Amino acid sequence: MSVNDNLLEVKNLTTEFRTDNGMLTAVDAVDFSIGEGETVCIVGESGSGKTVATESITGLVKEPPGKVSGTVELEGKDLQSMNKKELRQVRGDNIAHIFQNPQEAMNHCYSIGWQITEALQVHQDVPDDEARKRGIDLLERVGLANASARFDDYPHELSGGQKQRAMIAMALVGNPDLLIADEPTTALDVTVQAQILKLLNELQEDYGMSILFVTHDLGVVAEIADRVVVMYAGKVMERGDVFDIFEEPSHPYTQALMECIPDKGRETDGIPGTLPNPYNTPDGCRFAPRCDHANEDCTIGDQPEEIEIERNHEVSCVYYQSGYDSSVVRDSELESDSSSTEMGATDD
Ligand SMILES: Nc1ncnc2c1ncn2[C@@H]1O[C@H](COP(=O)(O)OP(=O)(O)OP(=O)(O)O)[C@@H](O)[C@H]1O
Ligand code: NI
Repeated sequence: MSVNDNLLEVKNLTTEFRTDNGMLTAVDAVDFSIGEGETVCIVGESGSGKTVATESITGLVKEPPGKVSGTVELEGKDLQSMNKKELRQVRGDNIAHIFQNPQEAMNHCYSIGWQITEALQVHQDVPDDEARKRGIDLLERVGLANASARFDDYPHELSGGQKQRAMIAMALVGNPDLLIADEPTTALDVTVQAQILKLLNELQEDYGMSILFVTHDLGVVAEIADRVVVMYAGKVMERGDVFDIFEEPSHPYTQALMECIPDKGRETDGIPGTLPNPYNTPDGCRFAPRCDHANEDCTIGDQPEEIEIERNHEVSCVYYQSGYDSSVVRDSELESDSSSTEMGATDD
């Protein structure tokens, strides 16, 4: 595969923060790529570094206290070497963000219509009446009922789902090549969440854009992803095509996340244990302290190198290195099912 197949190529992305408590590495040598028209999901528990990773891509991390290194190439152009003005241009023309909380991302003092036309007129020299017409078209396109009547509404007059739709409209104004959506549906109820995911899928078909979607919910990943990057404590644990990830989750962390998908017919309290202290991450695999399969080799050295276990499917786990028996973790889904049932029984 040549580099040109990818719209975005992220290599060795590392983001550190200098804080009062010392240095914290939120994103640690992360690699991934996004093809044209493709949806890539970053999934992982809260605090894994998903937001920092996406914000590092477009220069949204404040430096200092942050420090971003590595390379991020958009159609072969290195974003890391761009100055603030050039990056702002990229954020306007090529990459758009939608955030988890539209409340924060929207300006409360202006009507949604004003904000959309403003964004439109930054990109293109269009007269006011034409901008208004296009703004209303966009709001209709994102499924805001009564778009022309709602155009002059202020953000507080809209429901959460309506605001999220208006945010998506604003993001689409510049016809971006890449839409970065950071947990855009987490604050919404399930029905509205499903509608927004469906809308993103449709918009992607119409506009041909790529999407980088952040979520902690593998259920959402199943709805929207072509490819998946599983992050834990700043590191990539596993990545691959969505089909392979769901058919054969190969890192114990991915398997544990699978167990947390609510509609598997069993209630779940999430993965037992907590993320490591980000100021003092463990040696070896970051997940080892919570992993049922961890042996001594899992707790020494660096995070294991990612190993390609099949085409485009990589796993960072000691058990896939030569000399180990990967079947211990590969075939563990059934085992862990029965052991967790047993644990549940003892807990009662
Ligand atoms: N400005 C900052 N200064 C210091 N540490 C930060 C800063 N921003 C994020 N972090 C830390 O970086 C780590 C990763 O945070 P991040 O917000 O990327 O997690 P996340 O995976 O997006 O979680 P969530 O699902 O809760 O949104 C956390 O330990 C967080 O406390
Ligand atoms: Ni986040």
